[in-house]
Amino acid sequence: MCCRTRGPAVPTDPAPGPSPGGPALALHAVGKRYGTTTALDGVDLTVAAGEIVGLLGANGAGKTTLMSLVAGLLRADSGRIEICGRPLTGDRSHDRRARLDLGLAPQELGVYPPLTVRQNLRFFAELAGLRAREARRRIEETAAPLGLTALLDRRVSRLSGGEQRRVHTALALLHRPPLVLLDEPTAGVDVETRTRLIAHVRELAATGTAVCYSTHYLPEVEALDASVAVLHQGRMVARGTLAEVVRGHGESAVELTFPGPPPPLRLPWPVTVGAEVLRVQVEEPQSAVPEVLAALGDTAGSLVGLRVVRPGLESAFLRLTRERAVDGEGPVRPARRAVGAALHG
Ligand SMILES: Nc1ncnc2c1ncn2[C@@H]1O[C@H](COP(=O)(O)OP(=O)(O)OP(=O)(O)O)[C@@H](O)[C@H]1O
Repeated sequence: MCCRTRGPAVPTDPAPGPSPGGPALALHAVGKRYGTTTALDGVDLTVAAGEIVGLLGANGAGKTTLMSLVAGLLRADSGRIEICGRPLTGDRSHDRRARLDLGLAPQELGVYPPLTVRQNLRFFAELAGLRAREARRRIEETAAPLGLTALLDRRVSRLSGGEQRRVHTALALLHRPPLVLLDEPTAGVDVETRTRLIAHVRELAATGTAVCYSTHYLPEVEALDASVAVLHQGRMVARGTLAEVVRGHGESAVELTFPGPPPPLRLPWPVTVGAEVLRVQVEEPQSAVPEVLAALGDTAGSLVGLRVVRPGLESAFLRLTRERAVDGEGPVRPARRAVGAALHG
């Protein structure tokens, strides 16, 4: 089911209208440049009703740009964006209906500090076209799961940073849009707020809301039971369920940390060398540890850390982003300085 008709009463634009069963959000070959910087390059992404997509990417990967394009804050240079089957055209009045189907909580807080929490929520309810009685009900309903009920009559300027972020998120959810975009909603919040927010996002998805959730905290993807979309340098480099992405891109390794440049090592496995970290890519890392330590010889004394890395989202994410960072435009190849028994250093 896509796009329940539960948004505010607005003039309807029936053509082409929401497509039953279609995705809540669809991006087709979307491109965006800022001057000479390519922020997004041929990005495809669909988010189904009831699905949470964890949008991952390093700083500058293009996550905020993607959300800004969907929210109509920026215009794509190429490609097509559809919200509940309605394509964005760039025409304000045409796109108004599509935008009412989404709620955006951007990275930057968008709350009015001199107003109370209730006044902030009421103001946004009016913008969304909710009538007074409906707005009162929605304010109570939205405040409760985010732990804002006791704070409704407090000025936002007197709230903590985490509380303000909860208010900011509530503004995006107030009109119960079928598509919600949350850009790093847990940045800088405490554990309780994070847990509460994640639980609420899961509840929203369980009732059919499509959620695009960008984060740098990879464990949140699991906590959300989200599928995964990885952006790297403006390109979508992986998309699938968590299990699919880990299966396709996760790797196991033995990771050694030194106080400075790692010493040369002779090993039968591929080795990646960083400033202080040496990574041995091996399928059975646990059983490879003795051989790795033996290969260190006298230099073992300088070792400050050893970690067995199992295939998981973190290793998949690092592999996806690291490989392309080194290899640039070409096909995916591991960023290895030493392969097989080659000596490095
Ligand atoms: N207004 C702008 N003018 C010029 N370049 C920009 C602008 N906004 C973003 N960029 C560039 O576009 C690219 C994508 O930026 P974007 O903010 O979308 O990344 P992000 O994945 O959201 O990063 P972060 O995790 O740091 O929030 C980056 O190279 C960034 O420097």
